[in-house]
Amino acid sequence: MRALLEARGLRLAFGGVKAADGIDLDVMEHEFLAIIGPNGAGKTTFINMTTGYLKPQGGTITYSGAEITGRRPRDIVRRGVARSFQLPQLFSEHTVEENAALAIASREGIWSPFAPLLRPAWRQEARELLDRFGLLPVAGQRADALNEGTRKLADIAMAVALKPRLLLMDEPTSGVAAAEKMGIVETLVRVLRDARVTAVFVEHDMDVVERFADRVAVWSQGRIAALGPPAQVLADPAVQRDVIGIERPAAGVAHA
Ligand SMILES: Nc1ncnc2c1ncn2[C@@H]1O[C@H](COP(=O)(O)OP(=O)(O)OP(=O)(O)O)[C@@H](O)[C@H]1O
Repeated sequence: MRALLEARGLRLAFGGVKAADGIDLDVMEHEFLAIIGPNGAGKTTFINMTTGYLKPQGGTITYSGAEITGRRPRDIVRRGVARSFQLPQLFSEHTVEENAALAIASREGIWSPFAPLLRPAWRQEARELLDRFGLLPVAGQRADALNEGTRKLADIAMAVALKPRLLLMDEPTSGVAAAEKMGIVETLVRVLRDARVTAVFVEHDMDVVERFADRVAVWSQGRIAALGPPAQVLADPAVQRDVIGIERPAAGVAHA
């Protein structure tokens, strides 16, 4: 089986900081791949390079058999690669439904803020999309009135409105209250699996990784330090020490 996304030898340095120092990664069609690693390891840089927001200084990115290295974000989106950001990118003064209609209109090449509001077909599609995410009850609320978990879900719904085949998500659960987190991820995973979307997501919560990722890639100083099924990778003593130890201190440890 051929990979949907193939990164080969990706390199990018900011001054003396090697944010990508030879990244080789295959993302297989329909898999859910989690990226974990300490702050500053280069996880967001990988997403930025893959979606055209940063140009690698070396290496290639191939998507669905075509090289996309250094192409513009809009061109990459058009090919079927969408992303969500660490901070949601919703239009705060618009309702959730208007945001969804705007995203659908942008997929159709229309950027006017008014056109989507006038086209019943896009409003209808927006409501159907929100329904899949369980967001119909907040369809009429302004985006800036949503709690963080709902805002994150709405933001990802906007990316799904673009009908991607590959979706990259930067920390979809960051800032989400612990009690809400699993419900949000369950909804998200159900929608993406139903739509047969391949997903890459940066995640700091190891419970989420363990439960929802098919494979996990461990980033460390611009390189991939480990790659494999969560049960294997998360049990690796080096990963536990260098990644999980920092992010999830062992519960119940007594301190003098
Ligand atoms: N546009 C930029 N200009 C300068 N330095 C940058 C830029 N983007 C990233 N860096 C640096 O590159 C390194 C990798 O950053 P990146 O954001 O990719 O890490 P990360 O693993 O996503 O971290 P975090 O978990 O904190 O989001 C960091 O040292 C960061 O400061």
